[in-house]
Amino acid sequence: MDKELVLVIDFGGQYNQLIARRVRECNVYCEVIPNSYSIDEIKNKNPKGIIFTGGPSSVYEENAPTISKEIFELGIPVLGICYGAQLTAHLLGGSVKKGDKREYGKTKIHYKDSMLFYGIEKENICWMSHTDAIYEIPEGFEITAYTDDCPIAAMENKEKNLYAVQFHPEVEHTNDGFKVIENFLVNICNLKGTWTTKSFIDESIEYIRKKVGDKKVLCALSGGVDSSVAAVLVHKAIGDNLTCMFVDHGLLRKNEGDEVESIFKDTFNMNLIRINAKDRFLDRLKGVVDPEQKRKIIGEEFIRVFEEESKKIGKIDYLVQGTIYPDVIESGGDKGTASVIKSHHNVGGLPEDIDFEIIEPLRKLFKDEVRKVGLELGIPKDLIFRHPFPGPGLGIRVLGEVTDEKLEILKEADYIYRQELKKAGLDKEIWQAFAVLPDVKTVGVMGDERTYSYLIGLRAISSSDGMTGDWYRIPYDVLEKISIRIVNEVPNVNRVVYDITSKPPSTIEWE
Ligand SMILES: Nc1ncnc2c1ncn2[C@@H]1O[C@H](COP(=O)(O)OP(=O)(O)OP(=O)(O)O)[C@@H](O)[C@H]1O
Ligand SMILES: O=c1[nH]c(=O)c2[nH+]cn([C@@H]3O[C@H](COP(=O)(O)O)[C@@H](O)[C@H]3O)c2[nH]1
Ligand SMILES: NC(=O)CC[C@H](N)C(=O)O
Ligand SMILES: [Mg+2]
Repeated sequence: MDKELVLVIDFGGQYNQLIARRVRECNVYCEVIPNSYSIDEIKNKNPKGIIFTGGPSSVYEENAPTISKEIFELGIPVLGICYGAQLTAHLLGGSVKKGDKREYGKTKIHYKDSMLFYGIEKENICWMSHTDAIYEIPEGFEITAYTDDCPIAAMENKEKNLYAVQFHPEVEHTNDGFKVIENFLVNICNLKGTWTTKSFIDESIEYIRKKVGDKKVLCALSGGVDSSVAAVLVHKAIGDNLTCMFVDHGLLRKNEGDEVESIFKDTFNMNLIRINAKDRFLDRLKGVVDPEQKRKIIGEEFIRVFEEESKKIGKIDYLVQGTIYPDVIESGGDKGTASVIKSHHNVGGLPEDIDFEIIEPLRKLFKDEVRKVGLELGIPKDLIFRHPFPGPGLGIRVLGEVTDEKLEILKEADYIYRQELKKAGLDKEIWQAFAVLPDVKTVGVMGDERTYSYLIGLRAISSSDGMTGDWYRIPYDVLEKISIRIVNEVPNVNRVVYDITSKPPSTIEWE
């Protein structure tokens, strides 16, 4: 099938994922790939358009990320953004130097006639973030936009379909920025935008049927959004050849094991096996304090449980996981070039020797896209809009060594916290909320007596995809109620703190 694909080539920019999202919002499928891909690898993917991202380097420095000049000769339209624009100029014989003035933030811009700026006000506002600038354009190009401090804010070679913008069309602060991207896709790449939730579902079902045939498949089911959507999708494709396995590793929230089991049995008509494996997980975590090591142990133990338990139900060839795009990106990306933020248990935390071939139908989707697929598949809203819960569970929310005692404390505190958010009607507005138990004790006074007990950290995040996020402003009176209840009701806790850092620079989970 001649699928419409756009490749976003990563030069290390902060907004790369945003570019990908904007393209997908135009119903065009796109993937972010590292700049280390060879021209042949790129050609093999048969993209209909290419976008170069921004990046922190300067093109004239030694070892600055680059790409072969051949990319401009493939006959595929290219849009360079910021660093990507400068790289286009640099590679094709223009010049790039450090600018006299850096431009940062909202900037007035003047657009000239161009297919890229079709239907957009000429006098406009864009968002800039650069120190370097294009000083001379390459042969065959013309200047198509300027600002007070940047005479070459956009350039193009119409004949060769090469376009470059110094500003960032992908961020909301650029008025009509999304329109610039749409113009590139529609007017320049001639794309129709046929990638929809429905087409994704149809293609996935076809792919899974073809791949699996009549072999047996196991689905790692957590009861969370991603694996539930993955399970329903695979079930649609292969029916009862699918068995779902839910592992209770003892690191679940209060009552969660029973809840997942009953929701799943009541809602779906699928085979479900629950495995209680608390002891083996806690045994392996004994004495382990390093977060990455904890993640890897949990990731491996999951697989070992699946291997052992699946033998009891016959020969299983495939394992379905609800891995999504951010899991892959944060674990270092598909080619391992991005930096490893943390090893998600289901990606970077996987052992190397696995008895199954892994199928991950949602591997390229962002969370909000997964939710749309879930709704289209008819999964109840309550499940689709559940807060995400990481596979390693409380194992990475009890900071440092995981013990039974600490797990019990955290479960109670987390339960109270989420209960109060629900009562205040905030749970649906917040993207994800949870408590953590740092490995710290502090001094307090209760009933006139000194205490030396644990503290609880509270986290609440607003986000759309978990890639970035801001801390949610919970009203003080709600926080107060939560704090009083936790300290009064949870033994061995004498202090509650609220996490007021966004992502970045923090991550959502503390480990
Ligand atoms: N307790 C579990 N039992 C079986 N599989 C699990 C368990 N926890 C996680 N997994 C597997 O790991 C994958 C990744 O977990 P993750 O928490 O990111 O997704 P999810 O639980 O499906 O959705 P959500 O992000 O909404 O919690 C899951 O999709 C699932 O395949
Ligand atoms: O299944 C998962 N396995 C993991 O190992 C894992 N680590 C983080 N998360 C979840 O991913 C989102 C982003 O989290 P971070 O900002 O902490 O990386 C948040 O929603 C986190 O809860 C995980 N999910
Ligand atoms: N945001 C960017 O892509 C910056 C590109 C380049 N490093 C500059 O400062 O101009
Ligand atoms: Mg989960």
